[in-house]
Amino acid sequence: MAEQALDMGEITISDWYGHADKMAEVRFRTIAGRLPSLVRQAMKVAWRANPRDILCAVILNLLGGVFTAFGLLATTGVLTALFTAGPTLGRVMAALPSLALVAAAAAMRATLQAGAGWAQARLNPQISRLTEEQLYSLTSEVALVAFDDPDFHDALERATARGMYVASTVVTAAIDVLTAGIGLVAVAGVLSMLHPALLPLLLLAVLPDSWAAIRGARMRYTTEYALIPARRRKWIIGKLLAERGAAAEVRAFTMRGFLLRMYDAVAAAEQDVRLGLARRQTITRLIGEAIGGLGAALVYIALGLLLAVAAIPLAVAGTAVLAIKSAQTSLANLMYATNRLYEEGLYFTDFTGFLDLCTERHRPPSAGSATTALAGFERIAVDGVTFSYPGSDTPALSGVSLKIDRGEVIAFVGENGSGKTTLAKILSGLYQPDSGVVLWDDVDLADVHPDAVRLRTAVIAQDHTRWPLTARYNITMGTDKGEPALHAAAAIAGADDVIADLPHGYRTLLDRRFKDGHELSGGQWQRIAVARGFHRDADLLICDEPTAALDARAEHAAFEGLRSHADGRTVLLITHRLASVRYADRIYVLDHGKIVEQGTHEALMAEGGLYHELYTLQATAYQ
Ligand SMILES: Nc1ncnc2c1ncn2[C@@H]1O[C@H](COP(=O)(O)OP(=O)(O)OP(=O)(O)O)[C@@H](O)[C@H]1O
Repeated sequence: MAEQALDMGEITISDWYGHADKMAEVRFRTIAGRLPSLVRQAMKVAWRANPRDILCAVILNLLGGVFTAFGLLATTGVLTALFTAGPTLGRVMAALPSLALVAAAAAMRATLQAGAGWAQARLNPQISRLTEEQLYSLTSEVALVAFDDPDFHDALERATARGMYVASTVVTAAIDVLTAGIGLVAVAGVLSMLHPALLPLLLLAVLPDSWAAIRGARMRYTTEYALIPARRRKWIIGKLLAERGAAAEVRAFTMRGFLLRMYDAVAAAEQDVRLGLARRQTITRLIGEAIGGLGAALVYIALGLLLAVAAIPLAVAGTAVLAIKSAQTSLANLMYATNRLYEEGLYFTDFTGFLDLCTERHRPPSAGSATTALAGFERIAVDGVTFSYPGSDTPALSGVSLKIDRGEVIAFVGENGSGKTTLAKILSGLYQPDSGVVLWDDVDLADVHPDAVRLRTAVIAQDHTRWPLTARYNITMGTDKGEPALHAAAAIAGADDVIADLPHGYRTLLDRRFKDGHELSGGQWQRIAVARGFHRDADLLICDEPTAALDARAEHAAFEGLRSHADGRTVLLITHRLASVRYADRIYVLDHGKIVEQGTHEALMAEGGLYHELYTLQATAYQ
């Protein structure tokens, strides 16, 4: 059978290179220009994590640099004493004081560097904790609509895949840049005291290497950046192949071969891109090292010439060789650390960029304000609400207006995709409308913290989460209103029967992936979700298809529960089972994002419109 071409949706190889071209425009000057800001950012993070440790690391490294210079100068003393005329013993004795200074400087430097290393090592876990918590605090706060935005997912992937974890590496690299820079300044000072011509030659020896290193880093980053959509796709397919949720359908629909082929198509393309990267990096490194070797030869030829024309004495030339070695090490360290700082810094800016994206673009409008309590309502009024999902041309809701009075049972009905769930999410403060207002009495919800609305609203969602927690937490959601409230909510929803059959009752963990974990059926999960809605003290209870998975008896009980235990709560019911909405105080019929009919069951039946048509269709099915 001919292999069918794979439709990979939005993923094409040229997409990957599209990003690469953009990123390849980054020049060396850009990198050098960004370093100060990167060092500043790293220091800020470190300071927030622990000011004492970062101060220790910087100061001890600074002092280490001072002792490097001191040691080199003392070395000149040793060499001068050794190279003077006279008996060997006398020369050695004369060199001893300088030698003692060299030893003392080396010991001091080693001690200071060990202290600095300790401070740096202490910083790492503190920074990791700080950044991880900062990220998750924001991802759980951003407007829900962000999760419908592919750009947000890309940025989130970049931030979590690597960005979040490099913060401590960036700080270490920034400290290393400072340390190597200080060491270099110390040695360069000594070197220029010996002869001014040595310094530029030294740069010549090391700069080509660093050019290669920085270019290589940039290549790696651009490639990684470009591969993100593909990696995400691979990750998603990988999850389908390896996770419990899809395991049954993967087998039932014999999808294994298809999914593996799809995985392989992405993985093979990714592999090609990476192999190309490895080749280009090797070539760049080779060129850098070849030019660097030439530079090093020039340095030593120049030193030989200076000696030959007696421009410097032998002792100074000896110190110069040591100083050049030391400077070379420092410069190499500086380049390495700069390179790391730049490369990891790019990932780190992914992280900081994501934090900015969260706070600037996706922060709910009133998120900064304090969560002032929102009193209940006598009437909710929705006026001219329009809403589109990110990247969608057709609005999911357009010009929707309605009212809900306290204590009413309101129903939204309409065909699939007509906008019922979207409207419910706007009413519960999960989405903010693009235009139009939602008023709780006189309070515009746009002016209050979204949490204030959510605290007064309970949602039994159509796609409720099966929390991998105990049965108790699946109902209380971490709140503690006492046993009677828990049992009452479970009883209304019929979840008490489900829980009574569990091996550890309310303490049973509802996740089969863990030892002693237990799985529920779809309908049993739904009863738990209904109980969760009842358990919350809410003025507005939104039930989005609360009974879709319930058996007839449980459905009847749930609606009875809804009616008799509403306790003054306002209930918003979304359901396709029209028999259940007959008793609603008012029914809104949605079609293509608009309210097309409204009224009681009797009024709508008399109207003979869409509701009448849908109801009659269902009713005839039972005749
Ligand atoms: N997360 C989303 N991102 C983009 N578009 C969405 C999203 N969720 C829903 N839509 C679109 O918005 C429109 C309204 O969807 P909504 O879920 O509100 O309909 P619904 O009336 O609740 O449908 P159903 O009866 O199937 O539950 C649909 O056209 C749907 O394709």
